[in-house]
Amino acid sequence: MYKFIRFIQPYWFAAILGPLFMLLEVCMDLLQPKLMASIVNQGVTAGNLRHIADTGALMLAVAVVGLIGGVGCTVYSTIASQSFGADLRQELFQKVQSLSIRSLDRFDSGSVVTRLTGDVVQLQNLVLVVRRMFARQLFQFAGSLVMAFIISPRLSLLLLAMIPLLVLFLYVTTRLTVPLYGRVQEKLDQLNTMMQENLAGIRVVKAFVRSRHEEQRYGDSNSNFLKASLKAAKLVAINTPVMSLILNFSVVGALWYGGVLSREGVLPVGDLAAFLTYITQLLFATLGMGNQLMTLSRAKASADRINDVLVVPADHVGEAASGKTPAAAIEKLEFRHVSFSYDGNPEHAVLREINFTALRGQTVGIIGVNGSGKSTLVSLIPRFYDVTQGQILLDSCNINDLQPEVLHQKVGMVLQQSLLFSGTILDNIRYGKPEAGLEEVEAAAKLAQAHDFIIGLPDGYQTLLGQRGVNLSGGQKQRISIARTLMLKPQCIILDDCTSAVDLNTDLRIRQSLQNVMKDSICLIIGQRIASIQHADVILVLEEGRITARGSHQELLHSSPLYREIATSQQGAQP
Ligand SMILES: Nc1ncnc2c1ncn2[C@@H]1O[C@H](COP(=O)(O)OP(=O)(O)OP(=O)(O)O)[C@@H](O)[C@H]1O
Repeated sequence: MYKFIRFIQPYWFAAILGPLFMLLEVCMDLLQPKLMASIVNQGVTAGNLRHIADTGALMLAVAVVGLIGGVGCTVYSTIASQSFGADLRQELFQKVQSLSIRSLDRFDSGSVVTRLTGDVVQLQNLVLVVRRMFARQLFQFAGSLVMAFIISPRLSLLLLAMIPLLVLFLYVTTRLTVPLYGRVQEKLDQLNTMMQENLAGIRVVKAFVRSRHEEQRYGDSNSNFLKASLKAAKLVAINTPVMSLILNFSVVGALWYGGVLSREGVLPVGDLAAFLTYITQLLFATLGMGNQLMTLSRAKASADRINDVLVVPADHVGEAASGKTPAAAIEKLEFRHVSFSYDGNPEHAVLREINFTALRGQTVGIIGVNGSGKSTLVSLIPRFYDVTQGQILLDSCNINDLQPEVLHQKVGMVLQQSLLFSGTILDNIRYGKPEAGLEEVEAAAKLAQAHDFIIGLPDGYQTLLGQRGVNLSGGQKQRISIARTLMLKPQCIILDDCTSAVDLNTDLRIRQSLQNVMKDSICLIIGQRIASIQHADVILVLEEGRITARGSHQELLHSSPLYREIATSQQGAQP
C-alpha cells in the first residue's frame, strides 16, 4: 500500500491540514468534560453562579472553535482524497492504454472497469477515512487517555490492561478479511463483465429470446457476489460486539474502582463524571478505529488489484528497439518465416512458416475458412502482437525496429469489427488526424462510398453517433471505418474483411474507388467473398495457419481445391 503514497504527495498540504483541523476539533471536544467538571465542582457544589455562567460561555466558544476544526478537516481531507483518486484513476487508465494487446488479454474488460472505478474508490475512501475518522478517533483515544490519566492514573491503568487483547483481536480479523474482500471484488468483476457483454450483445439476446436465460445467469453471478459480500460482512459483524465486550469489561472494572475511590473521598464526584465521559469517548474511539481497520482491509484488497495492473511489465510490443526510419515511400512488405502463437508457446502456433512479399502498388488477397489465422496474420503488421518467430520487414527494416508512430503512420488497418466512438461522424472520420478540415474528410468519405449516405442524414457530417454508432447500419459503420483509415493515406492498407456488411454493389464501388489509392500503396485484403479479392495480384489461401496455395484467381481455381470450393459455393453471388 505504501506504493500509493506518491499519489498523495502532490496534495501534502491538504493531506496534513485535514488531520490538523481534526486535532483542533478533538482538543475542543476534550476540553468540554473538564469544563463541565469545573462547573459541577466549583459552580454547582459551591453555589457559584458567576463561575457557572463564565465557564458556560467558555464551553460555547470552545464548541464554535471545534466546529471550525470539523469543517476545515472535512474540506481539506476531501480535497486530498478526491485529488488522490483522480490521479490514481488517470495513471491506471494511462497504464491500460499503454499495455500491449497481449497484456490486456490477461484482464477481462469488466475487471479493468472495476479496478478503475470501484477499487480506486476504496483507496480514495481510505485516504478520506484516515484523514477524518481515523485521525479523529486516534486523537480522541490519545486525548481521552491523557485526560483520564490527569484525573486518575490508577483508574486509567485499569483501562490500559485491555489494549494487548484488542490489538491481537484486530490483527487476526484484519488478516482474515483482506482475502475475503479480494474475493468480493473478483465477484464484482464477473458481474461487471456479464453486464458489459449483455449490453454489447443485447440484439443477440433479443433475437434468440434469451432474456430469461441472461437474467438467470446474471442472477447467479449476483448471488455469488452477495454470498461473498455477506461472508466478509459476517466477519466484520463480529468485530464491533467482541471489541465492545473487551472494552466494557475494563470499563466496568474502572467504574467499580472509581466508585470506591469516590466513596473514600479521593476522587471528587465531578472528576468521576468527567472520567466517565473520557472513558466513554475512549471506548467509542477504540471501536471506531477497529471499524476503520475493516476499511483498511477492503482498501488493501483493492490496492493489490490495482497494483496487479500497474506492475504489468512492459513487454515492449509497439516500442522501438533502435528507432530506425524506413524510406519515405515503402516499396516492399515482407513476411519471412513468420510463426506466431498467442501464448508464446510454439506448440500452440496459430500461424506457421508464413512467407510472402507484397510490393508497392500490389494487392494481396487473403482467404481461408474461419479460424485459419487471417486476422491474426494481419494484426502482426501494426504490432498488435509481436511475431513468435521470423521477421516482418518494411523495405529492409524489421518492424520491431521502427518507432511506433512511424509504423502506425505507414500502416493503416480497417478492422473486421467497425467500432465507432460517440461523437459526430466528422470527428470519427478524422479520429487519427483531428486537425483535418471538412474537405479532406469528405474526400476520404467519398473514397469509402460513405459521402452520399452521410449528406443524406439531417445533420450530415455533424450527425451525432450514439455509443458505438448504434444509430447507423452495419454497412454504414464499415464505410465510416474505411474512411477513417483512408484519411491517414497509409502506404500499407489492410482491409480485414471490412466490407462483409456492405451490399455487393457498394462493395464493388468501394473497391473501384480504392483502386486509385491502392496503386501507390501495398494493400492487403482479407475477404470471405471471392468477389472482394479475386482482382488481387496475388491471393494467399490460408489453412490452419499455413499458406497452402498462392496465385491469381485463375491460377488458384486450378491449383487450390479449397479456393475452388469457396468459389463454387459463391457462384452466382458475384457481381
Ligand atoms: N486473442 C486471442 N487469444 C488466443 N487465441 C486467439 C485469439 N484470437 C484468435 N485466436 C485463435 O487464433 C486462431 C486464428 O484466429 P483468427 O481470428 O486469426 O482467424 P480468422 O481466419 O481471421 O477467422 P475469421 O474468418 O473467423 O475472422 C483461432 O484458432 C482463434 O481461436
